[in-house]
Amino acid sequence: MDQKNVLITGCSSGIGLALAVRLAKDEKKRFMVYATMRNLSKAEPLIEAAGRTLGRTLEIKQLDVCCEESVKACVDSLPERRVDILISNAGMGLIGPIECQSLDEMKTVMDTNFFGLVRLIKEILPDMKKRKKGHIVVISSVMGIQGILFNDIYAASKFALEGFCECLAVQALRFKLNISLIEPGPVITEFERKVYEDGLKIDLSKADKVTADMFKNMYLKTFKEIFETLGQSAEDIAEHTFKIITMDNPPFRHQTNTLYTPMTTLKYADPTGDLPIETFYSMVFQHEKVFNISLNLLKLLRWRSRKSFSLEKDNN
Ligand SMILES: NC(=O)C1=CN([C@@H]2O[C@H](COP(=O)(O)OP(=O)(O)OC[C@H]3O[C@@H](n4cnc5c(N)ncnc54)[C@H](OP(=O)(O)O)[C@@H]3O)[C@@H](O)[C@H]2O)C=CC1
Ligand SMILES: CC1=C(/C=C/C(C)=C/C=C/C(C)=C/C=O)C(C)(C)CCC1
Repeated sequence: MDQKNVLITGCSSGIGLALAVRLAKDEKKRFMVYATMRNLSKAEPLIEAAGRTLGRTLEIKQLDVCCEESVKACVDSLPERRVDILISNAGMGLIGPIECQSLDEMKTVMDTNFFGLVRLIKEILPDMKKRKKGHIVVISSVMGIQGILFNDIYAASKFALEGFCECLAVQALRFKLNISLIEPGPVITEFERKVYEDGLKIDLSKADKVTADMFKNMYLKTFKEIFETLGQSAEDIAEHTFKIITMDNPPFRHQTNTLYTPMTTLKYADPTGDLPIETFYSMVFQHEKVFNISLNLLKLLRWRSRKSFSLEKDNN
């Protein structure tokens, strides 16, 4: 059986790193993984996690999704420029009131999260079309479906990805190519730490008192709780993605977190769009206590299921 060339972006940490290792360690050695990152001096954690797969089923390469030349040079360096599976994972978050963000900051998010994918696809799609073979997998987010307070620009960048892929998917079908959007909810990675720490440092003096208070005392406080209660691990997302790329007929969209689905289902349940907005509003501002009780209950349930899982493991 032919090995598939997989190109993954953003492998210095988090989901990209976990996925590169998961695929490189595939028992059946079905994948040759090209794990890329913009800054090769950050390769140590990947080298360590890759272990004996390094130089066998995993190679590390430089690729900055914000630089067209870097994308081209990386693809040119692959045997026959062949990418069977592209996993567009590199991305960054941004939270806070838009009054406190510069346009430059916002453009960097769009350039990384959205134009990063566009640069990759422009380089790889023509070859995939010629071969009539290939799978493009995009790490999107639940925020590609449903916006969340104070994530305005980040959600816009993920919505952009989703619109772009929805258009391409029809054309792709004509060439027998697959496109899949992976939509995780909160995942405990560097992303969470960076976004939270940057959030704490925001100069809120440009926002009015109500907005500043909402961000600092409601959003930032709940943010940590949300990750503790709903957060998945990078390895969980890698496993979901592994399943999608090994399917005969992979779906166009895949949400990884069943605890989060009630929030995204609201979007599809009401064509006027009012239902999710009103639900978010009442959760945050009218039923704060019920919301906090629900979060604590979820935390307890997660703690209990983890405890019984580790007891099971101890007994085996
Ligand atoms: N964590 C979460 O809650 C969720 C994350 N996601 C998405 O998952 C993806 C991975 O994020 P996650 O693993 O969580 O976070 P991490 O911060 O751990 O990983 C992000 C990766 O993207 C890389 N990156 C950023 N900019 C560029 C660039 N210009 N070129 C190449 N690589 C770049 C980072 O490299 P460097 O180390 O150099 O900065 C890093 O390797 C993102 O697209 C994110 O939007 C989706 C849903 C939830
Ligand atoms: C659910 C929920 C909230 C926050 C959700 C968060 C913080 C989700 C983060 C998702 C991420 C990080 C996705 C990455 O792509 C609020 C607004 C606090 C209150 C209302 C309910």
